[in-house]
Amino acid sequence: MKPTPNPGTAELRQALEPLLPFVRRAALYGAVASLLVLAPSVYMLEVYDRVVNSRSHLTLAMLTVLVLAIYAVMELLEWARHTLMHQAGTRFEAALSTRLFDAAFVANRMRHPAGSVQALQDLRTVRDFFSSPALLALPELPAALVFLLLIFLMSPVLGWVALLGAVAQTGLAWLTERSTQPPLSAANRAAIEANRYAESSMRNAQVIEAMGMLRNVYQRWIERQREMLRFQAEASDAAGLLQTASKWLQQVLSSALLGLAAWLLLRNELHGGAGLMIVASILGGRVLAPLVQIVTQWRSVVQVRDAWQRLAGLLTLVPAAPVGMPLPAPRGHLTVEPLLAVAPGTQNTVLRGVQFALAPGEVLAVVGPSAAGKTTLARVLVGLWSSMGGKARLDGVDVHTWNKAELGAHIGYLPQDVELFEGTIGENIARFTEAGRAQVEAAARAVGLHEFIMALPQGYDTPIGRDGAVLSGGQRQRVGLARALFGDPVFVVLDEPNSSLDDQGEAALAQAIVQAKQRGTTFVVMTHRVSLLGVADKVLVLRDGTQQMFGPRDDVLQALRQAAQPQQPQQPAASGAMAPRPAA
Ligand SMILES: Nc1ncnc2c1ncn2[C@@H]1O[C@H](COP(=O)(O)OP(=O)(O)OP(=O)(O)O)[C@@H](O)[C@H]1O
Repeated sequence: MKPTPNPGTAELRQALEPLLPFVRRAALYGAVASLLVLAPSVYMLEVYDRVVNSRSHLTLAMLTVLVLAIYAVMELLEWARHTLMHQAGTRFEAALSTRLFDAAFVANRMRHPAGSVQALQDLRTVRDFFSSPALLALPELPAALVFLLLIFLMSPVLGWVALLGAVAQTGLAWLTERSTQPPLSAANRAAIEANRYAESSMRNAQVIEAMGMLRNVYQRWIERQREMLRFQAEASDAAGLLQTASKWLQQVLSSALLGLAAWLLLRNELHGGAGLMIVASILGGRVLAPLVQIVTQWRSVVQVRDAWQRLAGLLTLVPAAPVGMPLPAPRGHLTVEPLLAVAPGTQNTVLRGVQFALAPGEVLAVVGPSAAGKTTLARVLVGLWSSMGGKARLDGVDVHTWNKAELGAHIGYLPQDVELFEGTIGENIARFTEAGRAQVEAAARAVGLHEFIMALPQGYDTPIGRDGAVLSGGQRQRVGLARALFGDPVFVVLDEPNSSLDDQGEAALAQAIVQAKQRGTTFVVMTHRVSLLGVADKVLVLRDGTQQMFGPRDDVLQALRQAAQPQQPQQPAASGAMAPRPAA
């Protein structure tokens, strides 16, 4: 019984199905083109036979025109099958690129190694394989069998020798697979690892430069690189030897068939004359040609197989989200059922039993010492992390499973580490939508950023480079805030939104929250600092991933003060958490 393919493999195969007509046509053209390679041999025989015997110029001219026409057809078929396979590859890429792009993002969020640009690279590897010489050689195999049959018809002795050569060549292909696949796969893995390390080091270039860590980082990278080179050398030594043997065998077979045919001719056992000797030799070479091609290109076969497996693994890890009915826009009613949040890819329970509800327009401040689970809660609330138990629901719908393309416009999120993207300030605030300038300005004004932007020579069209490189930390945070508030979302989660803000920035933020709250926006604000408590309706206290208190702001602050007082002599300034002072 055939084993059931994993869901990822099944999905990849499904994407191949519509391409089968292309592949079938290309295979047909390939098979016909490879049969037509007989044309020069037939031409040669005919010239020897008819032209030389008849001394007819007309026959020579006719045969020459015919063979030239066949050459033209052969080239056309070659071109057509190459184009068809190229189109198939491009369609395969187009069919999967969005799905894989999304899956790579999700895997990255899960901190899974498959969550990298490697997925897109792997997709390109599979795409290019469609029109690679290794795959294009496959349709030539049936023609090789026809050639073998023709050799048998000329003489069984020649046929057996050619068959022996084909078996030996297949053995070489098998040996190539056995001896080069393990080191080539290991080299691919090492290359991916080395690239990933180099990429992450480049992202931290400033730290590396400032603390003179470049030599050490280079050393680590070169170790991975050397490992890759070692495996590559191992594979290439084995492959080189086998490729040489393969080509040698092809030549030997051609000459052996010629010599053998001559010997048979001398014994009057080859009917058809001297011309057939040469034809047998040419056909012998053609029998082995596709196999030689496959052996020579084995490296690309291993590469595509590895890429295919990685893609299947990624698609299995991140199943396609079911396309549900579009949901009505949320109004901002948040309910959090007792959460049990586990860090992706680990058994580490980060949140236990956190449970609360907020009505539209309410502002919740989440406070607690470092590592209490505030950022984790923020991630669960915006649907980035799933929860093993309990759900965060917006208007009753699980945020994690809600289609983000649909929900995203109604949600604002400012992560702790603000990441901006390559583009202009305006584009970053507008979340790269085609929004009008008025909407972008409104968001910038809300966080007090408009004047600063207008003072820049290119205003909203100022390119901010990768990661917002031309902005200060506080400015970056404000752009991130404007992006979170852009489009008047109904639910906004801000993780330490004031960590880089000065007093003026904090005041602008507090005002922005009050204004949005009046429009009915629900806020959850993770904070270490007391300044934002003034705009909070409710406070949630987290510690070690559990909910210590939740309720109206003044009640919680009062309770915190009372809880802190008797312990003050033994435990001053508890673990870096905010001081439980009432806010303005
Ligand atoms: N991706 C992750 N994998 C494993 N554990 C994680 C991950 N992210 C966070 N944690 C763990 O979860 C716990 C809570 O972390 P979290 O970032 O939510 O705390 P926090 O309250 O936001 O802290 P801080 O105020 O310092 O930002 C920590 O013990 C941390 O080690």
